[in-house]
Amino acid sequence: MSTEGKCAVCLVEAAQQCAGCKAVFYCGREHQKQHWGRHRFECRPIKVAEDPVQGRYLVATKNISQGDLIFTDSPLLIGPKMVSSPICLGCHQPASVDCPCPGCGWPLCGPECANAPQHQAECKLMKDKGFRADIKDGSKPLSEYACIVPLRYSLLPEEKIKKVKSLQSHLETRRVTPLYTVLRNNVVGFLAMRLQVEVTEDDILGVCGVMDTNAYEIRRNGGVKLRGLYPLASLMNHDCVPNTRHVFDRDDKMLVFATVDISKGSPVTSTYTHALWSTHQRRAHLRATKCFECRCVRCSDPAELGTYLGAILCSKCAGKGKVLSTAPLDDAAPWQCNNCQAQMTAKQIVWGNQALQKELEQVDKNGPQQLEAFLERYKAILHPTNGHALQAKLALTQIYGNVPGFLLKDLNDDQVERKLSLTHDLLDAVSVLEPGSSRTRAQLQLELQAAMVLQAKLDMESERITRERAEEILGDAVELLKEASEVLKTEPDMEGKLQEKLMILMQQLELDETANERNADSAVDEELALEDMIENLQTEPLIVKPRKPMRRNM
Ligand SMILES: C[S@@+](CC[C@H](N)C(=O)[O-])C[C@H]1O[C@@H](n2cnc3c(N)ncnc32)[C@H](O)[C@@H]1O
Repeated sequence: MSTEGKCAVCLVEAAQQCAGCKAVFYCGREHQKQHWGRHRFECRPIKVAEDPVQGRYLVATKNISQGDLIFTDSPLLIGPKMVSSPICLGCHQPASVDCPCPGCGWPLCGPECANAPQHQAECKLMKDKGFRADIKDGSKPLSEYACIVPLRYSLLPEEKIKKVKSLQSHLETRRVTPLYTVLRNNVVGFLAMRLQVEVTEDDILGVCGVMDTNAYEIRRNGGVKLRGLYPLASLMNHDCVPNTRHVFDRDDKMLVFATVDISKGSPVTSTYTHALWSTHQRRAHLRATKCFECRCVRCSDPAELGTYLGAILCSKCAGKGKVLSTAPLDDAAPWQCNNCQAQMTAKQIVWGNQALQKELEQVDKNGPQQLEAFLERYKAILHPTNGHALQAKLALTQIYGNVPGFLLKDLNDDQVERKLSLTHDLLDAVSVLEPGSSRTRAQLQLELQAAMVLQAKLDMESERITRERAEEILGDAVELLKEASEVLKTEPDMEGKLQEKLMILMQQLELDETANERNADSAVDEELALEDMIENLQTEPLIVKPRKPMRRNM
């Protein structure tokens, strides 16, 4: 972060910074005092700090409470992923190859997007150079899109180019990889030779490196995935137990919220990897994609904070012990049973993990059968909270109650019980690994409340529980729904539906109570009120689509 700028009041060169956010400069105390009336509303509770190993990172300048909006950030650069299905360069919605831009030939969503402001400069440049994209097959992802973000970078004003260049790229490490050889041949060749853009090879590979190191994936309705570069959010370092979550609004502005209380002086972190991957998988992924060795508290602990996410059951002592790494930060260290001390080599573990991950990726996730078979097949090997088992369980919680043939109304007693136990297993681990108001936890709470309500309904119908007990369970379900709504209400795809549902439920709960007080004999009214609540708690279209919790893309 720069140590000099212009005074926010009189615009002369100034070196005195706001101590709170370090983002605003003053020529002296007088102007700082004068500006505070306005600045206090925008002064962020974070500043940029620096560490010899981790580089720059964001740190809290005051205590931040769970749920607080920490900062918002607008994209410096945004565009399609390197390999993308046809996407409209005007509005970033899905595009059709049958609707090429009249100027440059790239697919649009409709003719009006040919004039979209975002597309003007790039379209004119390609047209002026006589280039016309010729995309005929939109049925599969296209690598042609890899040139769009570097092209947009080359068209940025100087001040923004400087900002992009100030971000980390790991270019020297990336330069020798096969991907960057392809980029050198294709993207550099296209921009420098074909479009004659005045940028060097290092500029182009540099921006690719900056995107690969810092860009966030933005998922839009309709399956579109974009990459966005956010200058402040880029400075959030990684932790395998992050303390923030983020959402994007409809204008692609990023909003970063605290998922737990963050005390003054603590780093403000996000995750660049998958919470349900074990330490070896996460560290290998971070090394390959982000060029660093993670040494966070979770990675350093063989038991992964008591979740045993990497644990396998010992075959030498009939599953009595858990086999764990003897030194998780050393990939070559042996693994050892915590009961009989039998050892396995790191190679055996890595090979097993890779085979299991591959198998899990190939399992059909449209129904529960293959996932259940996977869990059954490996139940003597995988600890119940092993990451592979949890990934299969997560997929199952999304299937039971949500997919045709397994909608809530179709589930039998055993399937409801299964959904409940799977969700509890997941919530136990996720509450440690993505604690507080994380999106994954809120999604699981939503699944849990649906299963609780359904079970209460089935139990009441078959007289296994009393009405009073059913009411208690519904009350607990409403609490879960309230907690999940607080988190998910900020998700653009929820469009306030959860809040609406919650309001109706709260009204019903109150009505139900008043009805009880008014006329304890009126069993029919009471029955109806309870039925209505069950109905409302079970509305299916509210279910949030599962999102792969990958923070940054490649
Ligand atoms: C998005 S940038 C974060 C800002 C970066 N530290 C900087 O100075 O620009 C990601 C890079 O920061 C570094 N980094 C992030 N989290 C780290 C961590 N937990 N340990 C070590 N390095 C980390 C790595 O070099 C990584 O590729």
